[in-house]
Amino acid sequence: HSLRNIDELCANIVRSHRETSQYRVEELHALRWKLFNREEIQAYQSKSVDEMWQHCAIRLTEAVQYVVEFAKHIPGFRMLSQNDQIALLKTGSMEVVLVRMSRFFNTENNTVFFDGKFAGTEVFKSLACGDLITAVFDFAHGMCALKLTEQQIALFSALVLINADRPCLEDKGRVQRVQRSVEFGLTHILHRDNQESLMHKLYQRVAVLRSLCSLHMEKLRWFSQRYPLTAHSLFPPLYKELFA
Ligand SMILES: CCS(=O)(=O)c1ccc(CC(=O)Nc2nc(-c3ccccc3)c(C(=O)c3ccccc3CC(C)C)s2)cc1
Repeated sequence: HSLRNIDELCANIVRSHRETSQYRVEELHALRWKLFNREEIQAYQSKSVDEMWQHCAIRLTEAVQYVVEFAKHIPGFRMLSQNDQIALLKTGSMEVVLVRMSRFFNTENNTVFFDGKFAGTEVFKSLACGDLITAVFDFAHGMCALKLTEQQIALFSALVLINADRPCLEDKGRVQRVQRSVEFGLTHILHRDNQESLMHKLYQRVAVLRSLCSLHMEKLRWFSQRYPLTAHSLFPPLYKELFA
């Protein structure tokens, strides 16, 4: 890998991250004290479990669509087989959404951006999965503590997505080559920022992401059994395709 290639790779991934990030950091930073008032919180809490799940699934699917766009512009991703691209997105897209959402987490009032304002955990009460919500908030806290730059988040997101250890890959070797080039990119960026120590902290975050996403899948299975009609006919097709 000549240095020029690595610089080009990083520039491509950072540009793709910026162009597919759905909201810009400064845009949401300006909103970070826009909180839901008592009536609005009451309205969310009086939604039924299936109504709130459907509401969130639609929002989450919107965020996932931007991650699909991001993936398509990662050098080498499009050279993978269709099946391998789907396999990587099936397991990685939620992880990238969580990494992205953590950027807008307000650690001062423990709120996350949701539906145009910032929401505390109480807004999600009617989802009836408090442990998942707590885990998402804890993960976001952990990510904020690392104070990653947008460039570091872009490369980290690409690395989360391009993972050769994902199950049922047709051409593991090919995915490994793309993964290695992205790893080079992230190491290069961290070296340039004089923050090599972040690398092992990022790999620890990946482990937390894995458990968080399996908790999400577990809750989704619980929800689909309890509300089969909503899960099968009212959830966005992409959500079902990727998570069900
Ligand atoms: C991701 C790109 S972005 O520009 O950063 C961005 C873009 C858009 C938004 C707005 C947004 O959709 N926020 C959502 N927040 C939560 C949420 C919910 C519970 C706690 C914490 C955050 C959503 C979820 O549906 C969610 C997310 C993670 C795990 C579980 C769930 C709920 C399950 C039942 C589907 S959607 C925020 C940020």
